[in-house]
Amino acid sequence: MAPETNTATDTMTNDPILKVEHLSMRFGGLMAINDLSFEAQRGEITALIGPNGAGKTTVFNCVTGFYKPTMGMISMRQASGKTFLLERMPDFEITRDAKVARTFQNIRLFTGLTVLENLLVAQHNTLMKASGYTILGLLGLPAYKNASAASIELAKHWLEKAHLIERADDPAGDLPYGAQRRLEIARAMCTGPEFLCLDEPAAGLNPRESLALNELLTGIRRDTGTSILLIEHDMSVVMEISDHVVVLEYGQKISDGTPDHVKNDPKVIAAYLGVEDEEVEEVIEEIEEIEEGGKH
Ligand SMILES: Nc1ncnc2c1ncn2[C@@H]1O[C@H](COP(=O)(O)OP(=O)(O)OP(=O)(O)O)[C@@H](O)[C@H]1O
Repeated sequence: MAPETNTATDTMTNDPILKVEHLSMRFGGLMAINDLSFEAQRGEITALIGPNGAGKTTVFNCVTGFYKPTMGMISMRQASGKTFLLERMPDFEITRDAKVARTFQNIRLFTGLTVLENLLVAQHNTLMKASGYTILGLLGLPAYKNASAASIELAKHWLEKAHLIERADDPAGDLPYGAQRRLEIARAMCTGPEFLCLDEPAAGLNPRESLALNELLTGIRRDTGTSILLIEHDMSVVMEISDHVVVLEYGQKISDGTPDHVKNDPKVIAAYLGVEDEEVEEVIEEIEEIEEGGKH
């Protein structure tokens, strides 16, 4: 049985794994993120939503070290208490030391490698460390053999969780789209992350694939306690699995709370409908009238 990454935590306690404080990101004349603050709690699924161009990917890129913010602080506190100031770290250190794993909007698998090989490549660092970085180590050290066996066990564990074990020896590029998305998440889990960042994991999935994704993510939360931050357009995924939702519009936070809270927040409805706040009630009444009319 492969080791679980973290201990599940009580989601009722105030124990943020990520704190974003007064984050701003400017691209030339454009303020893509403007004085944004929010927290993601340990062991929870936090969703970042908002209309196109609201700044979601930019926040993600700041958290994962792909962009250096113009201003602000992004701190991550591991379960051990060790704290990292992510805005000061290069992306590879954020992955390696802070244990933040991410997936991208566009799937980035090694399509020519098998499904299993994709998960073994993800554990390359652990294996190389065990080899002592020598050819002799690769060939003979017991530490390497043990690490190699453990890597295969961990890969098999996540293939089972992602319902991909039957496809282990197939090229990753042959998998259907939804299965490739789950493979990316399984690969990220093989690195033993404390914080998993998913960029639109449900993009392009059919309803059956979305359901399989929901099951995989809620299983990760339940069984490993890994905290998850996701950007998502698919509201059925966001509302179904998130504990906490942060809504952005034009680089600023307009709502923050439970899925039920943000779903009924007039500011959020206005942002998605593209109307002014004060017009929301009017528009909702119009929609209700149209729906009523449709029933007769
Ligand atoms: N590297 C960049 N250079 C210049 N402008 C950028 C850059 N990255 C993002 N932007 C701009 O910043 C704003 C926020 O973009 P971002 O991609 O973060 O939004 P988003 O909410 O993720 O949008 P979508 O839902 O369409 O993916 C947009 O106006 C975008 O054009």
